[in-house]
Amino acid sequence: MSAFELKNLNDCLEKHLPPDELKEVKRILYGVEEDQTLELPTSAKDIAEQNGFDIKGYRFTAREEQTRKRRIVRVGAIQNSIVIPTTAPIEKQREAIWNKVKTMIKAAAEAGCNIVCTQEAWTMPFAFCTREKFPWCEFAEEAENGPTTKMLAELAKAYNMVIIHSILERDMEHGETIWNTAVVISNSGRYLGKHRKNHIPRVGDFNESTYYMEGNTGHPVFETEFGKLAVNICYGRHHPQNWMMFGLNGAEIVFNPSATIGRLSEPLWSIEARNAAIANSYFTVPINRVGTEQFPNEYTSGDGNKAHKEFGPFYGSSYVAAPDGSRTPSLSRDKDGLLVVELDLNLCRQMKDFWGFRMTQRVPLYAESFKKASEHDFKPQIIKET
Ligand SMILES: NC(=O)NCCC(=O)O
Repeated sequence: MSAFELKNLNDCLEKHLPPDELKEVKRILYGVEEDQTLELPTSAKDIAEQNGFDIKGYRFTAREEQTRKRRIVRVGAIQNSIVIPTTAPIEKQREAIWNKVKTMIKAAAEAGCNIVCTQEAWTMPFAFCTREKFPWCEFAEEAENGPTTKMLAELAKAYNMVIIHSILERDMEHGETIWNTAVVISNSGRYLGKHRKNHIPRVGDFNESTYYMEGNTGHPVFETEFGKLAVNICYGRHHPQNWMMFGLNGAEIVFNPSATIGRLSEPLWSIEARNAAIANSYFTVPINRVGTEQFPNEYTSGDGNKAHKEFGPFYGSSYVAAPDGSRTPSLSRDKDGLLVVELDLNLCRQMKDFWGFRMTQRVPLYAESFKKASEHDFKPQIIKET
């Protein structure tokens, strides 16, 4: 472990690089020619300062069209640590996180956000590493009628904001089983629907398969006043076909609420959601929690590491990527933060027209290939010297 731990790459670049070099580095790193800073209202910045979280604003532009008005929306991504020890009563832990995130949602409203998304399983510690069922399964709640959706629905209506939040879902219609689920609340305050995590990890301390199965909701796209939205939950970001299906269903912004740690996935983090934005001509919003979480009992994960009680550090670094391949700087690796990004949804179709990736995607070819590859007697298409 290096002695120096970088907190925020963009801050480091801005601190050490002369202006001309910084502009060129940002052009190559973020794919932007001009400064993409979005000035935010003082009221939003004051809330952030008073409550000790970062707030950063950026904007993407698109060309002016003759036959379509711009479709400008503001997106808020929230990354945060848990608040009180994991040994506290469940409802106290959840309430403490609620209070922190409600303040961040208020700042997002002050900053003019039309849509806000949380990180994965935002109401609880990421306790799936422990493989303990109790008390952690008690964090599960109904998607539509649970206390968190009800609480957020009031905020969604008050702020005229679509809120997407990722929780542990208790499925009352199917034997009270548990799912990893993203819930979408309309800006009218009504429950719009949910999406269950399609791909469940079996890597490192991510022992989530102990708690829930692969999702059964397909690839829903939620048509809202602020665009067609979808949610690719964490580990699904490693599966290009998962991103692709949201695109085939017409998504314009795909949120990626996540929880992941540095030494496992950080080299991949800046690549996967950005590539998905390019390949599918839509915006992506990868969001990761921050902090290191301590659990009451030692645990192991069969990966050779010694028994330990902590999980983390989760490296935050939330950002937004655009269909033209550009992206925003990341939020910090260790601090609570609200990322506010203004974007023009028209850029999605402009990139489909420019690059033609949707036109040249050849879905029938891959539908046939996938069908063959999924047969029990599949023979890989290998040609070798005889
Ligand atoms: N929450 C989750 O799926 N994490 C898996 C690890 C990773 O994909 O980075």
